[in-house]
Amino acid sequence: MKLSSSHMDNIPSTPGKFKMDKSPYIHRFRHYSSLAKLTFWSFVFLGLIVVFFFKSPSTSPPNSMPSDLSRRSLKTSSWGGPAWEKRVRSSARIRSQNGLSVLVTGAAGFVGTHVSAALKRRGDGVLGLDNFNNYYDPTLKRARQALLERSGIYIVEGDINDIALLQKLFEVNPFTHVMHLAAQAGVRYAMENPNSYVHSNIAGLVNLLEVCKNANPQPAIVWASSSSVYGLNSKVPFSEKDRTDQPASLYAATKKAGEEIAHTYNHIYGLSLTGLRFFTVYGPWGRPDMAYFFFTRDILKGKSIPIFEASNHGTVARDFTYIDDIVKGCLGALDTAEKSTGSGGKKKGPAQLRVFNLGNTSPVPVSDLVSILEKLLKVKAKRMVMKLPRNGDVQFTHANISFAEREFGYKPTTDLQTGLKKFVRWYVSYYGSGKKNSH
Ligand SMILES: O=C(O)[C@H]1O[C@H](OP(=O)(O)OP(=O)(O)OC[C@H]2O[C@@H](n3ccc(=O)[nH]c3=O)[C@H](O)[C@@H]2O)[C@H](O)[C@@H](O)[C@H]1O
Repeated sequence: MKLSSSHMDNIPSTPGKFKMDKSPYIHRFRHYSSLAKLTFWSFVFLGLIVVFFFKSPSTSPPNSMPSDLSRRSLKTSSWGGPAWEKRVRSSARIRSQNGLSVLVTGAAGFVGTHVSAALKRRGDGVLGLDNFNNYYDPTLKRARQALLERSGIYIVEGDINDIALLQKLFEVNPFTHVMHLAAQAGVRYAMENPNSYVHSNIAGLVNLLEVCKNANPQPAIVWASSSSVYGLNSKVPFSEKDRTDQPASLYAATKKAGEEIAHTYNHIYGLSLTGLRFFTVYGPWGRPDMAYFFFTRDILKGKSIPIFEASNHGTVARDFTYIDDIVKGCLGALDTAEKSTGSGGKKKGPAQLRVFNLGNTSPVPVSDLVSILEKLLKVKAKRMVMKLPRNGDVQFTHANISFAEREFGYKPTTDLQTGLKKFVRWYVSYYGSGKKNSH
């Protein structure tokens, strides 16, 4: 609200009819009274904005774009200054020979936390970036942040749509790689809040690539695509060569759009880009919006769980992939990423452009997932079998991983039983096994 009084003075009281001032005194009086009115109404307006935003709940997912976006921008914390820059540099500093300096976006997310910790363990420099939004319980994100902080990883609180912040980060530290994991995840939530997918997965990606293309040196970028891009493809197992032009959800469509956007930035600017199609990743510190996670919570609480089945009692199955296998895939992709070829925003030669499936190659029906959880939790689930709703879910996923295996030796080693055991152990230690967990 920056309306200057001189601006106000130039507006005739009756639009289109400029009135002569009657006297200098009256003029000054009018000036002060309109200034006072303006100040008063500005305060009222600002007050209303403050009341509106601070009264909205902070733990449930945002329902509409305007409040979601404004909440995000209100939350943007301050950054900059010598102490902040020192912290950024120290976190991103490489501590091993031939190590990488990686900017990890979505570092307080599930995959982001595990990848950041693994990179740090082997001596790479890691700087995290996360907007800590409230799509799911932000206290879980804060707990992951605390975990990373203990190993010397700083997570800058900010949004990938904040171009000034991203530019500053590249000014302060010449990242060799970006591991881009920040996204609006979840297949079904896209029907509730479609714009959040466009905001993070399309606008945010373009913003990040704009900054990367101008950075000198340009980093190599590895980013999270999704198994959901296969959509209605029925040829199994899914190979990277299969068609991906029939997405079944807006989430899938935004990830597919990301793959096309990656092609453009590779083609025009010489950015090295690798997309990873993750297949239903699960494990400790996971996402509470995912089925395995809230099934565990609700089984322990004695609440019934909806289990989807396809028409004619058809099985719904997923190629559930354990987080440690995904981390190995991410590191393999980073280690084999070639340098970007552009500089000063201009391409100097052809650059690497890749897409890999990272799955488990062994689909499991959702009903079997529930049986495993029942055994591990020693509680019988209240199953509520229902028809797969028309909300973007596909019936079946199954990864062919031979390309990732050939390029960087990707080989998943954790079956669902073993992985869920580790998840349940973490879950119980984090939330307890009581029936009154609230998250
Ligand atoms: O691979 C991906 O790219 C995506 O994986 C994940 O999506 P999905 O595979 O759909 O996982 P998830 O929701 O856990 O549902 C698992 C199964 O439970 C079934 N399901 C689900 C809910 C329910 O109430 N009942 C049910 O049977 C459901 O029909 C499904 O068969 C990520 O969330 C997504 O962000 C993206 O990364």
